Amino acid sequence: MVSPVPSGEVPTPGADPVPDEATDPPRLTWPQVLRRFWPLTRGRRAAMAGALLAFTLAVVADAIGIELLSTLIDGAVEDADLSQFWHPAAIWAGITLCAAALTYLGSVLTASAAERFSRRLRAQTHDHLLTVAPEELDRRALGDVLSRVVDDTEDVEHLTVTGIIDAAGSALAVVIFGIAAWRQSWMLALVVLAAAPVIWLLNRWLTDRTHRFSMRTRVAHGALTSALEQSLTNSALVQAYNARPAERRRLSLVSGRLMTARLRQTRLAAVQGPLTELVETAGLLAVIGIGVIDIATGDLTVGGLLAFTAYLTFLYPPITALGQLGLTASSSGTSAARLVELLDLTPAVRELEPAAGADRRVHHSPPPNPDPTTDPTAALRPVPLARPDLVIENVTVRSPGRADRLSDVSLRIPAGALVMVTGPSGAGKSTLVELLVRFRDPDTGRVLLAGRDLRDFPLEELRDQVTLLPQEPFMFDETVRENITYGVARDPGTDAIRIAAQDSGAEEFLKRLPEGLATPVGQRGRALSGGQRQRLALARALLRGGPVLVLDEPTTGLDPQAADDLITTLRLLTEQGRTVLLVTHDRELTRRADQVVEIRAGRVHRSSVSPHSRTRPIRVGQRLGHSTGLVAVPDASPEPRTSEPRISEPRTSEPWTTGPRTFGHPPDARPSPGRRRTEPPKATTTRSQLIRRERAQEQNQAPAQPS
Ligand SMILES: Nc1ncnc2c1ncn2[C@@H]1O[C@H](COP(=O)(O)OP(=O)(O)OP(=O)(O)O)[C@@H](O)[C@H]1O
Repeated sequence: MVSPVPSGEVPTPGADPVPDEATDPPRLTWPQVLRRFWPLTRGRRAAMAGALLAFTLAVVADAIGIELLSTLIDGAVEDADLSQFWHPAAIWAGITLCAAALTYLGSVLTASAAERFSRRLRAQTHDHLLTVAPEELDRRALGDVLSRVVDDTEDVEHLTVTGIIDAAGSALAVVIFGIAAWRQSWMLALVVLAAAPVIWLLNRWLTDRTHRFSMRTRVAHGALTSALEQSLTNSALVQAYNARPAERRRLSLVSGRLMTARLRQTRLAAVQGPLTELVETAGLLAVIGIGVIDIATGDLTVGGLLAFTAYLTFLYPPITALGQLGLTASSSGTSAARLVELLDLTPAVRELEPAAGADRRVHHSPPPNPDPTTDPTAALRPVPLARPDLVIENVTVRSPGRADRLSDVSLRIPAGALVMVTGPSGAGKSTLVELLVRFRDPDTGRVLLAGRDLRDFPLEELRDQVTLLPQEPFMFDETVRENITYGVARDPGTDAIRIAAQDSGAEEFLKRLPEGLATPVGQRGRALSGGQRQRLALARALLRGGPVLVLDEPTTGLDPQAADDLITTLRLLTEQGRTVLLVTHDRELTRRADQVVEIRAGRVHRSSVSPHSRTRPIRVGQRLGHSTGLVAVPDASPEPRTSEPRISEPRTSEPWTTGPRTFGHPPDARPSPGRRRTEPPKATTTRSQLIRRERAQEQNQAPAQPS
């Protein structure tokens, strides 16, 4: 739904910028919040108990101090005797010091427990969101999601950690000061305590009214963040299409709603203070009035009355705090509901629970074990896929209320093949790609990698085996190096980065960057051109490696020569036994594929195997990659002597240092413990060999045999 826009104005996209509050989930009660979030206090409960104990002891110390006030007034002051002053005064000072120290300790322990809780909750929420299907997150306003993760987590903390300590501490304070006041004069204590329910009820009444506004505030806050995020991230479009006035209006609208909700909330809070004060003052005046009568009858001393009024000033704040807990519970209950909604989003795919004691790592014809005595990294290497062939069997992907995104698609992609998928926009190519990395599972049918259903792979293992180059070249606001090496488990070293940059066509522009690899790429890589971003993303995918590469329109933004070079690189990867699936709209490129699959309206329209396809059954052990067991398909003949550098040689030394050429992880890279990576073997074919062979094939001749 697009907001109605007066004619002649540029419409702003998206739904009503301030979602209807009715769409927000119903508020959770405090017990519901505790049931859900209390487990996150694990490891912090001792600190919470310590804080409560410290606050309680501080209250006891304060009560003793007030007793001493009474002693001082009735002794030293009434008798005008300084000798009666020093002793109680010294004790009072000492006790006050202890109370201050205990209050400090309690505050520090509370803050420590609260901050750790918030951090844990934020981490859990963030982690969970990263298991949700990307398209599910895309459906939500990012600003609203951010507001939930940042602000609502704080509110939940207020209820789960600070709220518990405050509630228990205030209740104990009321009991302790109440008993102390009772000991002074039970009649006065009754007068004081009579005001307590009035204060409590007053706050309860205000709670319900405040809840409505706290909910609106939350919703409006999320909408404001979303509006800001959308207009700023699309700033180029906003400026180019003269949409600033429309964006200004949109922001003004959401800002206005936030302002209104906040003002109403503040007005209620502002009423609460004076009303409570009024009740407190009435109680105080009653105490003084009755106290004067008691003093006249000799039932109470002046010191006793003073002590009593002091108790009063200590007693009402915790009573007020108890009343206000309702307000906290109200607004935090709304936040908790918003957070729970995110936490309850179902992950895109579910991992099967491994059977007890089962080893779910991939075991497909494991390669000869590297000798750990001669190869120190052997123990850290993954068990790789020996034959990364893909089989898609009768796969259907449904889309509620719309036509199936894929219908009964079946394909077989042999290991070591370069398969290109083409088809018109919206045909289902990217959906097919999503299945291969399990961004979603098919509704019917299955996908097999190396003969095994993808659902049987641990997700992390699967995504180590299948590297995806998404259609959009995602960039982090970091340096070029950090972007290229993102997702690579260990520092690949400059040589490997250089080679990946060469193969993706990024080297030339990287050389020209003022700070080389240390150049920041800006928000979403905006400091680079679209083509440069695409090349960088490609370099990242090549560097990450893995037995299967899935590239969704990798040649977008590449010039024809760069696109051609990329295919040459991909062919070299298939020479190593990798399986490459490439989605493209470029018909020219498909001439170099082993197999071309055309998808139309979610169905395989045509699938043709190139007559020159070199994909052939691969015998395991025919030529295993030395380190990982990845199958490399060798040339039938010995390598030619050629003037072009072998693919294992560096091409340049600037701005990179020299080093051997490998794909994936270079031999000099140090593995980081605890992470498995697939390490591909070295390439065995030169570019010129490959190009010569392809040309020969195109001319329908036998490949030129190197001399
Ligand atoms: N998140 C989504 N929710 C619902 N339907 C979707 C979603 N994403 C894509 N679709 C629909 O699924 C169908 C296939 O989309 P897909 O992105 O796979 O097409 P494609 O062939 O990759 O297109 P293009 O070449 O334009 O990238 C389309 O009809 C599209 O509208």
